[in-house]
Amino acid sequence: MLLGSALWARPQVGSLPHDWRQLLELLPYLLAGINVVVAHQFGRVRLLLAALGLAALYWLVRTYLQVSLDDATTARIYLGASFAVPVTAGFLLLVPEAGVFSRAGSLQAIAAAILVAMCFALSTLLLSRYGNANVYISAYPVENYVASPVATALVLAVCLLGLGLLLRHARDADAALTLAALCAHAGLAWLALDNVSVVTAVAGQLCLGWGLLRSSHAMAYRDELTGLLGRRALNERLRSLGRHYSIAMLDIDHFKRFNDTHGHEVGDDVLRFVASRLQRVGHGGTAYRYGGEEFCIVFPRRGVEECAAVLDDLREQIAEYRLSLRDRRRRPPKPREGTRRRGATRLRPDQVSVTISVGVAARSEEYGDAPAVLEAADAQLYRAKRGGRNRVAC
Ligand SMILES: Nc1nc2c(ncn2[C@@H]2O[C@H](COP(=O)(O)OP(=O)(O)OP(=O)(O)O)[C@@H](O)[C@H]2O)c(=O)[nH]1
Repeated sequence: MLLGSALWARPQVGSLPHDWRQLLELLPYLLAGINVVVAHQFGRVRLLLAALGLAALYWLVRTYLQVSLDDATTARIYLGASFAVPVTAGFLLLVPEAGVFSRAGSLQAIAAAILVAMCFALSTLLLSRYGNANVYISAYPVENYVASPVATALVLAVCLLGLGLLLRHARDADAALTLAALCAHAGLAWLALDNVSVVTAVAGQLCLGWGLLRSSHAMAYRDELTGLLGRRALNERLRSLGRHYSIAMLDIDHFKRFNDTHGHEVGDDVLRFVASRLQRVGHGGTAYRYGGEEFCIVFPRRGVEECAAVLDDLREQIAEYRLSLRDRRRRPPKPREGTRRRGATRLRPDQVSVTISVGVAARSEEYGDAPAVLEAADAQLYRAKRGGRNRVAC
């Protein structure tokens, strides 16, 4: 939407008063400055580098690329920049997030700078070998589109990579990086159009700013391990519930023993697995990680009986699910040893399973506010544990 709005608004920029236009031309630098400060604050080195890179590209376009691409130096800079955008975006999508002043963060910045230098060296090489004619091709079906086929293919590859990462991890920073790369490419590809560089630079910086806001929101409200909303989000939700609702408290049974037997990493996998099931609970329920191996689900406008039935299905699904151990080294060397550790179950040696206990309570005359309902659900959870675990109490 941002890129579309930017391209739609582009023709109107020319009719703005002179002072406004001048202000608009400075806006990408201002937004880049804000993004850099915020990215630094939240330790988001990938978005920080992207904001700096977009600002540098905007400066490059305005300083060197406002003349005909037939000129050899202009063509070299244009081709280098159009390679550098997808190459650095792809690199930033692939590397893990690191602190701004950390060793990994510094290495990422150096690697990104080397990649940019390589893109410009490659453009010089290609131009000296094949000449200017191959820098841009005007025979595209899209009007005024002048990016080279290689740059276009690279940007499409980055879009596919970004989409794949989004589907897999649903990280806002990946979406922001992909969209910012698309904005930067659009600015270069439609270079001949008036004011395209300023509107695409603003759109790109806004995409990065949006990504920063979303990821800082996730930092504050989401649990990193499971991706569920965390305690802070739950507390806010409890303050805004109506008059009719139920709350469930859930806990993985004997999780300490599970961790001790299979290790913390497998324990983390189990937490992620349980969380993914809770997230799909339906019936209007929202799942939260309460802390450790405890979860909470809030069901607005639902009574205890309905929630208990839903949660009993969920409990059964979790108990029946077999998690495969990915790391062969964690598997017991002898099947008999595996059976001893797991107890007499129908599990294969490379499989594990867990159960959960659940307590549910609803708002009532006895439990008049959310903290009281939560406490009542916790008491029911304790009852479920004492009753033998792997059950729902209400
Ligand atoms: N792997 C992993 N373990 C965690 C995490 N948070 C808490 N734990 C572990 O969860 C275990 C909780 O143990 P307990 O509170 O004794 O409960 P339990 O063993 O599940 O026993 P019951 O609740 O009575 O069935 C502890 O061993 C914690 O180390 C986490 O993020 N990852």
